[in-house]
Amino acid sequence: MEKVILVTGANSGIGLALCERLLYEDSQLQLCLACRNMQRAEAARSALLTSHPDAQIDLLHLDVGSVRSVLHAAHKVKASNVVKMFATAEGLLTQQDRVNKDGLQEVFATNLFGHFVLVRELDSILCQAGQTSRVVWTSSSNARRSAFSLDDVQHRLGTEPYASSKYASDLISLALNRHNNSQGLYSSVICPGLVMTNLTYGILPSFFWTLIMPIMYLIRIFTNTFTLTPHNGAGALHSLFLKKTESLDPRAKYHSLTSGMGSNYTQPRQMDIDDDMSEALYVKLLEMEKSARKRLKEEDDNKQAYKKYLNQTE
Ligand SMILES: NC(=O)C1=CN([C@@H]2O[C@H](COP(=O)(O)OP(=O)(O)OC[C@H]3O[C@@H](n4cnc5c(N)ncnc54)[C@H](OP(=O)(O)O)[C@@H]3O)[C@@H](O)[C@H]2O)C=CC1
Ligand SMILES: CC(C)CCC[C@@H](C)[C@H]1CC[C@H]2C3=C(CC[C@]12C)[C@@]1(C)CCC(=O)C[C@@H]1CC3
Repeated sequence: MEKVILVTGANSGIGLALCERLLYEDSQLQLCLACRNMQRAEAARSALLTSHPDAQIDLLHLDVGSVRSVLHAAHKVKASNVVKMFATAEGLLTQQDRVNKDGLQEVFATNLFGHFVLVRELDSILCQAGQTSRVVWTSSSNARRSAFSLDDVQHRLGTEPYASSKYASDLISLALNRHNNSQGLYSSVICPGLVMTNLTYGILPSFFWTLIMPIMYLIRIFTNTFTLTPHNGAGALHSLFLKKTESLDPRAKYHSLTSGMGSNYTQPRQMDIDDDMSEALYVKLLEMEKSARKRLKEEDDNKQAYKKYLNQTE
């Protein structure tokens, strides 16, 4: 059976670097770049095909921050592909969170909920007897228990939506393992380190980063988390795809690290998570998923009814 790897946020940064690394390893792999912006997705595909002309690269439109888009994308994947691996490499880092058109906090929806719904929607192809599949969440060193509350999983009330969403992804990975390992689906969490991408350029202007780049390379001699390049940042994602699923530790976060001289390695570190909290979050997300589906169905029914009414009155 062909291996299909679906990568979200694949048109830039760590997601694109993961695709490059995977193709360098095995140019026969079938990749599915799941992106919100199809123009950038097309540019990413062209860049990958330039270095790997024989690669099979499909594009899939996916705005992971929209439940409707997630369900639509999952429907397309189910119709055409057998996804065996799935990596999340998109993310929204902002302190000015807002409510999206699903009525959810945007950071929570983009960094966690959309992927949760996608995994659940694809479970018929991810969980198949006698086969293993995996999901890898791109988390962060910024994932902190103190930023997360079970009473406010979307972080409506706080000021650290990004840290909360990343901690929630650590918890949900543990829960997915508990619920799905017996059906062959394994979930892991990685941290890419500090990488220069559009996300970091969004924190401070790019000329500032250019100015301090020599300092960053100096700091790297003492701090192995300054991975700096997307290639290095994607190291942990890449190394997980090469590892046997059974050898993965569900309680570890796999960190991309870089030595002072720039060589890249991956190290597992235990996460500050517990089973009860991860189960409670899992249950809450299931409820939220149910109400999101119900709301979309009602919207569709109303549209249908309105169309019917228009047809009758014509
Ligand atoms: N860079 C760093 O130092 C660190 C990054 N991370 C994590 O790594 C991951 C990758 O980020 P990075 O590569 O740095 O950032 P980039 O900004 O380079 O990449 C983010 C990608 O996510 C996509 N994206 C954003 N929102 C959505 C959405 N709603 N639906 C679909 N795709 C979307 C972007 O696509 P588009 O072109 O449409 O905007 C883009 O391709 C994130 O989860 C981030 O939190 C974690 C720790 C540190
Ligand atoms: C030499 C100094 C002037 C350098 C200042 C660098 C800071 C702006 C960065 C130091 C640690 C960084 C960091 C992130 C952003 C940039 C720094 C604050 C992240 C928050 C980016 C997104 C993540 O997921 C985690 C990162 C942790 C470290």
